[in-house]
Amino acid sequence: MSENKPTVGVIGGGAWGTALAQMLASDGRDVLLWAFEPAVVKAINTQHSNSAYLSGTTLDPAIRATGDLGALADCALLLVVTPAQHMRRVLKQLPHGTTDLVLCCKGIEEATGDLMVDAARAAAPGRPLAVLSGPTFAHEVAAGQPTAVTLACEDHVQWDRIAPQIARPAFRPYFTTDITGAEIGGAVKNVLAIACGVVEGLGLGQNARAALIARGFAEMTRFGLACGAQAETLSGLSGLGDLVLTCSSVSSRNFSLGKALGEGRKAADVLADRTTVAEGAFTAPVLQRVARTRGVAMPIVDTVCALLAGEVAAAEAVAALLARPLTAE
Ligand SMILES: NC(=O)C1=CN([C@@H]2O[C@H](COP(=O)(O)OP(=O)(O)OC[C@H]3O[C@@H](n4cnc5c(N)ncnc54)[C@H](O)[C@@H]3O)[C@@H](O)[C@H]2O)C=CC1
Ligand SMILES: O=C(CO)COP(=O)(O)O
Repeated sequence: MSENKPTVGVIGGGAWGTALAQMLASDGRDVLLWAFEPAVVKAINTQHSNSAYLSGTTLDPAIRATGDLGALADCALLLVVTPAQHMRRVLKQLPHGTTDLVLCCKGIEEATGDLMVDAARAAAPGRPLAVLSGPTFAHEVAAGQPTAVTLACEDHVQWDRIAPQIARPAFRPYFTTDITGAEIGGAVKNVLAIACGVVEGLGLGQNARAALIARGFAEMTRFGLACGAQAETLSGLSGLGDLVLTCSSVSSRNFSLGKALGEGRKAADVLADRTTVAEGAFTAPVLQRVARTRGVAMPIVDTVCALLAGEVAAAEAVAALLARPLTAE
């Protein structure tokens, strides 16, 4: 056990929670990771691996796993890394406390339309909340490759508490107080990554993908500003940065879902074959709902919703987008 550095807790043993645990343990500190599946807990504690969600990485022995959320009570900081749709229920089971929660999941809650920060505030009242988001493929972070993120905090006091525990030579957080902006970038880019995957699956080329990224960013910005986000955050790491990453690589589960749709598969079939989460599939319908309520036009998001619901074939969906009336940029 490390003598000087307080133990950090990670809630969620998927690819991202496991990669964050590995990154956190890289400075010799103890990390306690809560995982949903007992088999994942066992594999981490006995084999130092999580082949179910992050294969190919030998985990630092300073990472211990538990299936008991109560065991995290003494951790100095808690990173919340469940899928967005499970977060509220998991946090409700966390013992009461005043330790900071750093929300690392990317999505909007389907049932309520809440951002993660609003769901977390209701589920774990009294805990200070921060958001960590940015262009961060889990396998690269686990391998110690250089990564920069937005760490959105309530204020400088919270940043001074959290940033030193999270920053590492190859993991660099940037400060903002725009928690809403950090959340919206991460949630919306997942839906747009599905659209870019469709373009890839249909073989429509690089011009089309660049157009989708730019027009998608315009949708993200319109929606974000309507929700009170700051433009600087949306054009930063957690917005444009993550949008570019996930719209450019089949390493993205959202992009690869879209690619399969472009190749003619049905969303339900693709998702049924997976144990990993493609958050955009859950966020798309609720994002569409909230955008309509706020009067924000999001034609690419509307198209992704229609595709996910099986209402339209990929080629027709693209044709309909291209046939929209000409307008100012
Ligand atoms: N994988 C990545 O590169 C990154 C993921 N994220 C975000 O992190 C969040 C978690 O994603 P991943 O770690 O990639 O997950 P994953 O796709 O690797 O694994 C699925 C996770 O869902 C959990 N799960 C399944 N059923 C559950 C239930 N009923 N209750 C609680 N947990 C349950 C599993 O235990 C597992 O941790 C998502 O919001 C994702 O957008 C953010 C940045 C990078
Ligand atoms: O959020 C991510 C990278 O920043 C991971 O993207 P996917 O969930 O699409 O794999």
